[in-house]
Amino acid sequence: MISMAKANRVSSVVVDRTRMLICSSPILPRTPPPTHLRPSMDLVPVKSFIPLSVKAFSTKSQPSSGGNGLPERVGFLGLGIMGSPMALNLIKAGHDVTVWNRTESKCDPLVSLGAKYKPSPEEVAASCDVTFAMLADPESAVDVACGKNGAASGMTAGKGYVDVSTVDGATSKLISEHIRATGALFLEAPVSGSKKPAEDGQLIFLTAGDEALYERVAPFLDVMGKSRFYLGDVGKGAAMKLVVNMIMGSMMASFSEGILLSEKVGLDPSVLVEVVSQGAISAPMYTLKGPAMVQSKYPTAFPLKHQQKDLRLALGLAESVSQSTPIAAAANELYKVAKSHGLSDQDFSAVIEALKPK
Ligand SMILES: NC(=O)C1=CN([C@@H]2O[C@H](COP(=O)(O)OP(=O)(O)OC[C@H]3O[C@@H](n4cnc5c(N)ncnc54)[C@H](OP(=O)(O)O)[C@@H]3O)[C@@H](O)[C@H]2O)C=CC1
Ligand SMILES: O=CCCC(=O)O
Repeated sequence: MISMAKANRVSSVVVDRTRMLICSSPILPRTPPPTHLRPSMDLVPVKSFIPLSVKAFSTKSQPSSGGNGLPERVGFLGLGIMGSPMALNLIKAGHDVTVWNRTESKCDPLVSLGAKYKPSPEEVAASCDVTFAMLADPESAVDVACGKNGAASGMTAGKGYVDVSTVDGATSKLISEHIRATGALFLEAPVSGSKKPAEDGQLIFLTAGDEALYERVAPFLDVMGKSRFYLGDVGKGAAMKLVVNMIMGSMMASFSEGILLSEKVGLDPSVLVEVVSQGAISAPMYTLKGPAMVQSKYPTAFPLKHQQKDLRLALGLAESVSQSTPIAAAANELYKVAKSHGLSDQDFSAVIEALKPK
């Protein structure tokens, strides 16, 4: 149901597996696993492994049924800044969507537009063919997928789970293990792009995991996004997303320093924003957020707490392969200071406040 104009714009990149094998080195954590992955967590145990044959599932690129000749029923878990517009775009495209959110009231606008509601992730997964999840962080992603009444409890062979949250590879692998143990397929698909691209169906999906599920959910990804990358085994999508957001967090910290320095030496910071936007270091992020930052305004598109989470996870990824990342480490400290100033729920551009004298 994607428009032809949109269909022509959507691009898909499948990274060649052979090349991935040659270029990639395994990511082996050398630090203790984060607390949400330690055994004390109240997870539903992984069921005994059921070997899967991907041939049991459709590998067509534009499938329209869940294997029973009926249209795929789509579940959506997590209706925050990103999840709400993503689910809304699926509804607008005419898909059969069932939603759940921890704070139930956030489901109401979507239900009024035709979505169904179920009171737990388990019931959403049980009633849908494919379930998407857009959760805040690794802890919530694990809890919603693998905890009590979690999605894994409602999964069976033939279904699929697509986690579009930004998490680390270890978390994604844990969720994948729980989902695949039910016989269902798993795809991680974190997104690049913020609130506006989510509203406009212009996200970039960074996917990895079961390729058959990637092919099967492609029509849904194309409703919500403008391009999609298939990167290989579970963990590769998470890694790509963390590297991108590590760069973004450092860029924003550096931009903040520049704005404040320009002001202090008597320049007009608005002119700096304009100069930057015309030159080699121009970026949509600077053009979009710079004018508001100059006015000390930070309307939330990407919450600062999530940017700090991503820097923390990216630093863990770098640590796991002994890659030096001093700029990102310094930026992370700045976001931590901003959080301590109560700016967690502001846009991440509020990191500039951490550099102002208090
Ligand atoms: N905002 C952005 O620009 C982008 C964000 N992302 C990533 O997408 C994910 C979601 O981001 P965003 O929508 O901005 O975040 P929000 O903070 O707006 O939404 C977070 C969602 O997670 C739910 N949640 C949080 N904790 C729990 C929990 N313990 N159990 C169950 N549900 C929980 C929230 O439920 P409730 O409503 O009840 O609080 C809400 O639905 C994050 O991983 C983020 O890093 C990726 C790209 C862009
Ligand atoms: O994870 C958040 C990404 C925000 C963006 O890509 O603009």
